[in-house]
Amino acid sequence: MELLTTVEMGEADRLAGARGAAGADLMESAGLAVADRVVAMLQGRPVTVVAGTGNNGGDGFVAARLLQSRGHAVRLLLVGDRGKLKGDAAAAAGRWQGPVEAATPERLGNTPGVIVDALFGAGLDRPVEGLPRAMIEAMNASGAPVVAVDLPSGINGTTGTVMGAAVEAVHTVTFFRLKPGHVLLPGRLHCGDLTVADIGIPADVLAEIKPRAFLNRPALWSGVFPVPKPEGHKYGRGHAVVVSGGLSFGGAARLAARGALRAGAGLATLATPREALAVQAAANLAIMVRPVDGAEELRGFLSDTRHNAMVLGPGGGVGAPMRAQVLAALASEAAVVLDADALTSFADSADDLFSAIGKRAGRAVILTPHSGEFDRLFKEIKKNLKVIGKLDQARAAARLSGAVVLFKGADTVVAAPDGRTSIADNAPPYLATAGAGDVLAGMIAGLLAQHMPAFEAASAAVWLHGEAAAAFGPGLISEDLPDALPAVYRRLFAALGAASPGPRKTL
Ligand SMILES: NC(=O)C1=CN([C@@H]2O[C@H](COP(=O)(O)OP(=O)(O)OC[C@H]3O[C@@H](n4cnc5c(N)ncnc54)[C@H](O)[C@@H]3O)[C@@H](O)[C@H]2O)[C@@H](O)CC1
Ligand SMILES: Nc1ncnc2c1ncn2[C@@H]1O[C@H](COP(=O)(O)OP(=O)(O)O)[C@@H](O)[C@H]1O
Ligand SMILES: [K+]
Repeated sequence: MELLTTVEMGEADRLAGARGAAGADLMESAGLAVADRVVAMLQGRPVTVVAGTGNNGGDGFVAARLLQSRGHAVRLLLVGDRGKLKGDAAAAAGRWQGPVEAATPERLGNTPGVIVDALFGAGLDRPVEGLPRAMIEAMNASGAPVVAVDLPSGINGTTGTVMGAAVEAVHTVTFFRLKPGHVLLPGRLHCGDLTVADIGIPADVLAEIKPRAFLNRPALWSGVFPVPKPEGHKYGRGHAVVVSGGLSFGGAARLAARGALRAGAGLATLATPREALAVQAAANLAIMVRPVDGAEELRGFLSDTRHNAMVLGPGGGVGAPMRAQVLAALASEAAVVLDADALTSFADSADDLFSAIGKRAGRAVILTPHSGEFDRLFKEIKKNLKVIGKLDQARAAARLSGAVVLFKGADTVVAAPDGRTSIADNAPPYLATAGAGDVLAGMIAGLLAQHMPAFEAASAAVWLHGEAAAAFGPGLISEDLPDALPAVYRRLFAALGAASPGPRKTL
């Protein structure tokens, strides 16, 4: 599903108008969707609508009228002068039969009913202060469930950030398409449950808007997902290589290699220092183990182009030897995933990394920082106050580095250098466990080995990783993740209509 910034949503509105949809009709449909949602949770209680003077408030006036016409008790508190209402919002206010009370926190009080937050939506353009802020705080303090119109007031729809203060809703009713701010943290946490209502904006406006951000769902990448073919063989499914750390640091690489194999790579090999060879050989069955010490040996190992995807970083150590290995990997033909220590090793020489990536021309590189690693590697981006929010930070990092950047967290963003981004919302909190990132890096390599393009491989791996964690459930540790993947694949392949062919039925 496309995610529209607030500017793109305004464009959708304009294009819908150009195709004959009247603004008043869109507002009527928006207000109706809100009223329907509120009715479902009222249980005889009254409604208080807190409206602003923009079109978000207009939606609130429509909802107020429709709820009153269905016999519910409705109060309307307006934040700002009635004279400020314009156009469709002024017309909607004109059709509201009840009193318009000047909003104050005291008038809201401890309302016994449901609150409709129609203060600010897509038009929020500066931090909230004064009366609007006091009303947001009063809504949160009231103890009443809040249904937000379009966005919880105070949340920036494009970045998901809190602009001073923000409503904590139990439900948000938005229109046409979600915005990034509904998916990114902290915005997502303020939304509660979501309804995306069709208000009559024709879907073909999207062809003109050309959105660049997408909710991370199979529809985004399933067209290039590597489903095994009956006539295939393991070499056709690629050979993933994971570079292991030393004797007591080899667990991270083992997790990654198991992730790669479970994700579907035909073969997986641990390239391990000799000091850890015996341990790694004893600890693995399906995963092959080969002695590879240092950058020169790695260069030689990767000169065999059947080794077509690799992971470097987990448990690998920070410093010059790691930097040399990364540069050797980037000089090879293999698709490269750089994680953990491979990223931190370039904290003070990021330009060296980016220029080596720049020389690869078309061969995949994926960087997988968590926020600490991101801050170290992309210091300039973090310092630039104009680049606000995780989505634009990830995009700026992809443009700067020339790599696909996978910025981890509960709202993992994958950004390609061409500006495409995906945002995931399916990772359960118990995925935050030691080694989960190592498995993810391996899963990405497993998909790259099967020739999936980089942006799609990274997005697919993030989604599968979240689903695997959710399928296993609470108590998850990273070792469980690869083995939770087959059940996720079964469901995915069935949904894709590509259930693995079993023995042929001959009738
Ligand atoms: N397709 C669309 O775009 C549709 C939009 N609709 C509604 O229209 C809304 C957007 O309407 P608007 O663009 O009028 O914007 P809003 O109603 O969100 O707010 C805009 C008003 O608030 C003021 N404002 C912004 N930040 C402020 C702050 N921090 N403190 C005080 N005042 C502040 C602005 O100056 C402006 O007057 C959407 O969120 C949605 O609810 C719906 O009516 C249906 C169709
Ligand atoms: N609060 C959270 N909710 C859901 N997923 C999370 C949360 N915090 C982190 N994650 C995910 O958990 C994984 C942790 O990876 P990482 O930080 O690299 O850990 P490690 O280095 O121990 O493997 C990532 O996939 C990240 O997106
Ligand atoms: K709102």
